[in-house]
Amino acid sequence: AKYESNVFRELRIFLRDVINRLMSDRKFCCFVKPVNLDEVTDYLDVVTTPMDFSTIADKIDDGSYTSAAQFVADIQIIVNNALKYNPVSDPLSKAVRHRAFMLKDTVDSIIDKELDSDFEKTCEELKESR
Ligand SMILES: COC(=O)N1C[C@@H]2C[C@@H]3O[C@]2(Cc2nccnc23)C1
Repeated sequence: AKYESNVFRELRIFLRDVINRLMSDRKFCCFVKPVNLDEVTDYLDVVTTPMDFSTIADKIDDGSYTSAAQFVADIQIIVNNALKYNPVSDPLSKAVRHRAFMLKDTVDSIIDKELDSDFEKTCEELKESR
């Protein structure tokens, strides 16, 4: 009821702050929008679930996330997609892979430092009661 909506509102505010910081970090520019399927014509042959920061931002606003763990899972999809599509070989791929590893560690660090574990536990418990 009122309590639940306050908790999930708090979660949305936290997640918007995190995704906004990621979107404004130039090193993560390749993750901001969906990979352009007109330009990268074989992308969906390799990647089954495209994901990007703008899609995550929409999901925050839609109320799709009832825990930070679900948000982190979508970040992990971005990371896994980048590692899968961009083989180690060529320099451009190497750069995308490096940024994917940076994204993973950056988000894990933010969550560890800034997300209260009791708050996340409350979100998980409320999610079950939905
Ligand atoms: C998260 O970003 C990526 O996985 N990629 C892979 C694509 C291949 C290469 O770089 C990307 C975008 C792109 N667009 C046009 C032509 N070639 C490219 C970024």
